[in-house]
Amino acid sequence: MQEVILLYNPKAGDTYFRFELDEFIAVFNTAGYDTRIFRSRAKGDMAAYLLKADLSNVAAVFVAGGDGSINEVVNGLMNCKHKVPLGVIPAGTSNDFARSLGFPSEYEKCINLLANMQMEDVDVGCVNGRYFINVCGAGLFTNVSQTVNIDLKNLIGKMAYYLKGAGQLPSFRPFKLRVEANGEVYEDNFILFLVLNSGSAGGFKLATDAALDDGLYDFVGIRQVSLPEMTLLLVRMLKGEHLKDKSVLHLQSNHFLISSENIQDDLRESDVDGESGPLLPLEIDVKPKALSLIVNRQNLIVAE
Ligand SMILES: Nc1ncnc2c1ncn2[C@@H]1O[C@H](COP(=O)(O)OP(=O)(O)OP(=O)(O)O)[C@@H](O)[C@H]1O
Repeated sequence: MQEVILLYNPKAGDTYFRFELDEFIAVFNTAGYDTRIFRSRAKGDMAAYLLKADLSNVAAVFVAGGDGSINEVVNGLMNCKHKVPLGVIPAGTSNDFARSLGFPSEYEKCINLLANMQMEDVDVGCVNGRYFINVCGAGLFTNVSQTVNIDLKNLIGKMAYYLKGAGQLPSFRPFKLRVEANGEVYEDNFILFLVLNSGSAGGFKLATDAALDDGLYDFVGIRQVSLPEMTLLLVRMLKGEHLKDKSVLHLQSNHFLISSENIQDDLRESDVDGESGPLLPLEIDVKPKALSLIVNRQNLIVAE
């Protein structure tokens, strides 16, 4: 019998996924697989487990957690010699990436859809040598998920992110950014930027025409704007029309060089899939279709 591996982060989201382990084993057993389970004890455990595990008889690896856990497992899998497909169960707080795949948040439905084992090859980003699957960015609000207290997040969920984000506003200063992509150089004052695969971050669909398998990532940068301009931008964002706004720089490329001379020290560290990432300057490459992902084909956003 082939095996599947289930890695779960017991501290992710509301921590309730642990009550679904029996359901997962039963569904995959019916589908013809034995399940190997790994419970992480600390950050880094899941990637370390994958690097040591025998994956020769493994049909797929599943991770139950949020974007940070997915990032860890993507890095583990990208560094393994066996190419094994990945499935994600949205058991985190924000679940930006899992939601972009169209899986339902009810665990039972999600597990049953995953057991269909429908697969697509998707792009993976690499920033200064570290892989990311959904988003890399810096500036206002971008490091909120990594700096929030884990117990507060477990207790009040996404509200903890909003509170932390509001706390950044008083001391925030816009910064000059230099972006090189597609042979062009762009320089201006920004408040934040994100480089996206699925197009979604923080619960917003920011890059409306992004696809997971087009070999391109979307750069979305928000320029320094006045408060009234910001209000207009938020309205356009809710309507999905913000990419045409003059306060937004939108680029698509497979390679970006991003630097800033005057970004404040506490924002110089990038955020990578909700975790702390490398310091600016950043060199971002897209590895086209480098990972096989288990998808819900009806809801998947892929290139035409
Ligand atoms: N057993 C553990 N105890 C504490 N932290 C862990 C454990 N296992 C993994 N981690 C780390 O917990 C952090 C947060 O996990 P994760 O991002 O999966 O959940 P989340 O923050 O609730 O969800 P989201 O990122 O979608 O908002 C990650 O850095 C992950 O590596």
